Amino acid sequence: MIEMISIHNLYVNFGNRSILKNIELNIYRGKFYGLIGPNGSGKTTLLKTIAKLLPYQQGSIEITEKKQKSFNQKELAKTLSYVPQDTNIDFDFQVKDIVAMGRHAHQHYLNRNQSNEEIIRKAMIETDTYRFYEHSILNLSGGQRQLVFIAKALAQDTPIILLDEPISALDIYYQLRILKLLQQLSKQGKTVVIVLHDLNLAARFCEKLILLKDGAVEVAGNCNAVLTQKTLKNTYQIDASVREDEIIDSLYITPL
Ligand SMILES: Nc1ncnc2c1ncn2[C@@H]1O[C@H](COP(=O)(O)OP(=O)(O)OP(=O)(O)O)[C@@H](O)[C@H]1O
Repeated sequence: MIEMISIHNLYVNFGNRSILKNIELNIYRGKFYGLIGPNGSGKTTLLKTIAKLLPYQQGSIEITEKKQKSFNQKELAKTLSYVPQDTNIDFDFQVKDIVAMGRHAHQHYLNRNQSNEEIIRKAMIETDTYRFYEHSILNLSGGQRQLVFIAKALAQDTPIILLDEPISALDIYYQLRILKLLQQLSKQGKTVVIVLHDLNLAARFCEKLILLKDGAVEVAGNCNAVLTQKTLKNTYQIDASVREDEIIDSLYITPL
């Protein structure tokens, strides 16, 4: 198994408060990881720290077995893409230009060549955003904007894709479509880490789960090791029934 992200003894502080504490994680190639945990448990902070959008005070992060701190912006943009939780944007960009920004690190002297255009088109078709090609991003709905930012990440064509609640504004059709697409990409060798609040979708699509509580990893591993009555009680403070759903061949959680 190839290690794509390796995190050791990681601490992230805001002021004198530790937001992430002693994180130890190994993330492997071609797997689909769900990052779950209650509000404020540190999911966004962890994803942003991996993506070098936040500094860390202690520990180490290696990406593709190289020190994360040694990556320059362009190298990092060729290695990982990041879909932010907040896709609000104040500038009047056309949708095609937002998606094309995903190709920035791959381009020489900003020439747009044939294969770039083809990759952009493919990412837009896969996310059903090609119909908005020349629309202003300002005129799209929240869910449509999320699809555009997913398209941008796909166009970036990186071995690692990090997504922070990318389906929170999507209807059920697009939630399933995007999760199936990401699952398929992971089967083709991409490493995907997605923050999700919907535990049933996480159980159904992710191969591995990482459950955070108070800035630390409570448990990580296969879905049936992570999603137990006990861990749900410990982290989310809910009583729940956890059972196999034979129709979707997955764990199914019903909060009680
Ligand atoms: N810029 C900041 N300055 C100080 N504290 C912050 C900052 N950003 C986040 N925090 C704190 O860090 C903790 C973790 O926040 P984070 O956004 O990583 O959680 P999360 O698990 O993604 O939450 P949610 O599910 O609500 O999106 C929270 O307690 C939050 O208040």
